[in-house]
Amino acid sequence: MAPDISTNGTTTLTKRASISSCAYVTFLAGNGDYVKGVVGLAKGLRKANSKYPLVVAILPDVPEDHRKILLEQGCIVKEIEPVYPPQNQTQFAMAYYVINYSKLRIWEFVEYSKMIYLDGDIQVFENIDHLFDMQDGYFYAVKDCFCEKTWSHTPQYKIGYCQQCPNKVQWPEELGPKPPLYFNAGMFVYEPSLSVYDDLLKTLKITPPTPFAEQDFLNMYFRDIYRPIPPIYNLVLAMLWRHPENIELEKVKVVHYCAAGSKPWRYTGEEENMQREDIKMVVKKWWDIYNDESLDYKNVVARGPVEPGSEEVRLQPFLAALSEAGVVHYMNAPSAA
Ligand SMILES: O=c1ccn([C@@H]2O[C@H](COP(=O)(O)OP(=O)(O)O)[C@@H](O)[C@H]2O)c(=O)[nH]1
Ligand SMILES: OC[C@H]1O[C@H](O[C@@H]2[C@@H](O)[C@H](O)[C@@H](O)[C@H](O)[C@@H]2O)[C@H](O)[C@@H](O)[C@H]1O
Ligand SMILES: [Mn+2]
Repeated sequence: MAPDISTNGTTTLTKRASISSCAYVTFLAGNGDYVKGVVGLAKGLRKANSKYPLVVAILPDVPEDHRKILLEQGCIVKEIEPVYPPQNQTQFAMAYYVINYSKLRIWEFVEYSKMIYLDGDIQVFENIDHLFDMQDGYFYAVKDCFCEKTWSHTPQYKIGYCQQCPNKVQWPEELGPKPPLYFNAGMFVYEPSLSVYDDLLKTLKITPPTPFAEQDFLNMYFRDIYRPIPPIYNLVLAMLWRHPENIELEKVKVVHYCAAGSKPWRYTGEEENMQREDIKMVVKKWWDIYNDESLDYKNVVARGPVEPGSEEVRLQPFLAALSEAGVVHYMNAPSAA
């Protein structure tokens, strides 16, 4: 019998037909300001009434005070060991990308049957819990764009080809087969698995690093089961000026602040494109959530009884703690009566 953990005693959580537990997961490294991104993400998921907890995979170099902040925001903090690519002279697109291979540790979180990975520089403005219901056995993510100069090392950038507009510049046959669909690894839906985890690390050992580090590696590894999902689930900001015809900003649910100068907690407005009205709007939206104290976990829990339907939101941290303690995640099932 599921433990009755509601505070008012009226909600008895019943095990869902299939035992499966879901969670969002992000990654935090270092003692710098990305912790603000993760706090913003935790509060954004709460504001979007997500039913699932946020797990934060942290490297050992995340300081104690940052860990405390994450716990106080209702996150499940899990320390992981770094993962390094094989020694190589590769020039990463950004030098710090070398730490992003540590994201691969999240395949080891098999206490969860399905997870949605979100970069710390992502914000969820509308509920995306329904993505957990997509068919198992695939790797879901949003197609990236090859037009930013961070891609200048690639043949597609050099000829002006982009998968976002494949008919604008046709892929020339003399360059061989068209590149397979390529996703942005800032957001993806996946199923943790120890066998996949072991194979990922084994494969990494024999794979020379490339400029987009673990993103390139994940695209190579999952290319046969990758299924694209619409850009509303991971708006790579450069799409606003590279492919505006593919974006309806008012329908976007998830924003990925990956364009140079767009990290809200570092925003100065000085870099190229950062004075655009849409950029200023999404940066303000991020700050509105970050600064909203009513979204702090301590205030959500303290608020007491909430209207039916968002009960899960208030119970979530308790469910998360149960899940963390190995008790499977229970859902409010419709009453038999
Ligand atoms: O100093 C850092 C750099 C990166 N990250 C994490 O690694 C992810 C990927 O890096 P980033 O988002 O900066 O890459 P981009 O999407 O901008 O290329 C970040 O979102 C964070 O979750 C971090 O925790 N600390
Ligand atoms: O470590 C490699 C990184 O690769 C990706 O970065 C983005 C970013 O660099 C943009 O500036 C580019 O324009 C975009 O295409 C590129 O995908 C992921 O967002 C990030 O999570 C991480 O995997
Ligand atoms: Mn990112």
